[in-house]
Amino acid sequence: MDTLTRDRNPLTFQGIDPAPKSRISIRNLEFFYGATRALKGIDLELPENQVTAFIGPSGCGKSTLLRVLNRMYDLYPGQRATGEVLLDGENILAKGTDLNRLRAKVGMVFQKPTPFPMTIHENIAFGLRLMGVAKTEMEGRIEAALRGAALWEEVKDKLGSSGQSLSGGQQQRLCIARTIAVEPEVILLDEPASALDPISTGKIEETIHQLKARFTIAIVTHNMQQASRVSDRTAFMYLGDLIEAGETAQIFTRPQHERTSDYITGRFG
Ligand SMILES: Nc1ncnc2c1ncn2[C@@H]1O[C@H](COP(=O)(O)OP(=O)(O)OP(=O)(O)O)[C@@H](O)[C@H]1O
Repeated sequence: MDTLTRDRNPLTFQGIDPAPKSRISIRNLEFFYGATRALKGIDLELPENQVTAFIGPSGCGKSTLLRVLNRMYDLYPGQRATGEVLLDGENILAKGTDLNRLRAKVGMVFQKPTPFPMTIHENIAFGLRLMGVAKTEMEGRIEAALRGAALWEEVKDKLGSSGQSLSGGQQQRLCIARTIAVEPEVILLDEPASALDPISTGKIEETIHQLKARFTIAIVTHNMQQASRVSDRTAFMYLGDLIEAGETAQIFTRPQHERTSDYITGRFG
């Protein structure tokens, strides 16, 4: 925001920070696996430089919602989405969306670490080369990505080793490094720590905390403590409906709906 616009904003003038800008706006989103409707009229804003957690019982549609945000579902016949998902004002569900460009803007990290069967160095250089990053910039970009994922100190002396020789937690941070190396706008994390021990989980959570200064993040998690630790906003889903979304502290301490309260207090799910 330029100074002029900022100064004219009445909230800023009163010393109150205006609501953060939405990076992604989801409007009346429906999703179908064949004839089965898995998402029902979802409306949700993902503010930029914030972490939004998707929570809810198994099968409620968390991963489906995440997979819509970079159109991962397009790889599977019979799956389709209707409604609007606006990224920088552009509806990514529209026919003719350049999927390579979309997935460069919206990176994804999966539950199971998936390093390429290549060296640590190559795992990151691969995407940078595809993007046309100049050779002279390559080493700096690789180091920055590994530092961003809090992995540099552990691997700087063995960049030529296989990515698959790392521990599970290190492999997951390598996947995060690979994702941030290409400078997306949004990062999608699908239960990124569910297969990891508590120390590795702590490192991933710390990494997420650092990354939100540069990226907008959406995370699916089954772990309520994790959602409350890492996220700014939480969206609670149930049977394909978005029941409520709001500031994480509010959702966890003063949920509006009984079902949300029952879920976060462990009465079901
Ligand atoms: N490939 C598929 N084909 C048909 N139905 C599917 C498919 N994948 C998911 N579903 C259905 O869509 C609904 C939402 O599934 P989804 O995986 O998004 O839920 P989730 O909240 O992420 O669950 P979990 O926490 O168990 O991972 C479920 O009813 C599920 O059975």
